Amino acid sequence: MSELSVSGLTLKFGGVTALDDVDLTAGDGAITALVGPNGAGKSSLFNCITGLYRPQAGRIHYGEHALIGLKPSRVARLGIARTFQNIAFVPALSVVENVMLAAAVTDPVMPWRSALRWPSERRGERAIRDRAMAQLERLGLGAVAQDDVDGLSFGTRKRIELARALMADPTLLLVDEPAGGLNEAEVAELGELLRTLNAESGTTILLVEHHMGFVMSTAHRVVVLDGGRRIADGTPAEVSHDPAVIRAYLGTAA
Ligand SMILES: Nc1ncnc2c1ncn2[C@@H]1O[C@H](COP(=O)(O)OP(=O)(O)OP(=O)(O)O)[C@@H](O)[C@H]1O
Repeated sequence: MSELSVSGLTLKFGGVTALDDVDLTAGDGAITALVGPNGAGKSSLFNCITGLYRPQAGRIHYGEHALIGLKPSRVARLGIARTFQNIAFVPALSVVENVMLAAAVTDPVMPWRSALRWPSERRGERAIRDRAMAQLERLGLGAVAQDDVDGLSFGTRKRIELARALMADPTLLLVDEPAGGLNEAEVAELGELLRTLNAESGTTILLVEHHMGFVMSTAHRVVVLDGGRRIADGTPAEVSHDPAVIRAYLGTAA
C-alpha cells in the first residue's frame, strides 16, 4: 500500500511562512488527523499535497511518485481524492448528478461522442450513474439521490461531498474540516461513518479538523502543527497530554 511521505516541506507567502520544514507520513490504511490553531498551516499542507500550492522546499511522495509540480488532476489520478471546507455544488443538478460530475476527473469524456449520444457513451453514463448511486447508498444517501442539492441540510451536503471524493476509489482520502458546521449528533454519525469506510475499504485517511472530540474518537494518529511547524505526532491520548500541544492551544477555543 502506498504511503504519503512529506519531508522538509517549506511554503512561504511573501514574508509569511505557512509551513516550516514539516515532516509527515500517512499510510497503512490508518486515519491521521492534522490539527492546530488557526493559521497553523493545515490547509496549506493539503494544498501542497494536491498540487494547488507549490512549496519552495521539501519533498512529497506518494509511494514512488513525487507529487510536487504535478497538476491537481494528475495527483487525483494517483488515487488521492479530497473534500473541501467550502462545498461547491451545481445547484441546477440533482444529488446523484452532482456526484456523477466527480467522475470527470478520472474518466474524461470525449465531448464529440457525448454530443452525438453514441450508444457506448450512453452505456458509459449509465455505468457512472450506477457508481454514483452505489456511493450514495454506502453513505446512507440513497433516498435523497434524485433531490435538488439546494434544499438539503448542511450535514447531508457534507456527506454528498464525501460521496464525490469516493467516486475516484481513492487509496488516500484527504478530508478538510468534515465536522465544521455540524451539530453534535451529526458529528458523532460522521465519525462512525469515516471509521466504517476506513475499516471496510482500507483507504488511508488524512483529515484536518478543529473539533477535538471528533478527532479523539475518530483518528488513530494525530499530527499537530503550530505556526507552520510540526510540534507533535502520536496517538490521540499521547498528543492530548503533550505539554507543547497544551501550550499551543492555551487561549484558543479548540
Ligand atoms: N493563498 C495565500 N496567500 C497568502 N497567505 C496565505 C495563503 N494561504 C495561506 N496563507 C497564510 O499561511 C498561513 C497558514 O494558513 P493555513 O490556511 O494553511 O492555516 P490553517 O491551519 O489551515 O488555518 P485554519 O484552521 O484557520 O483554516 C496563514 O498565516 C495564512 O494567512
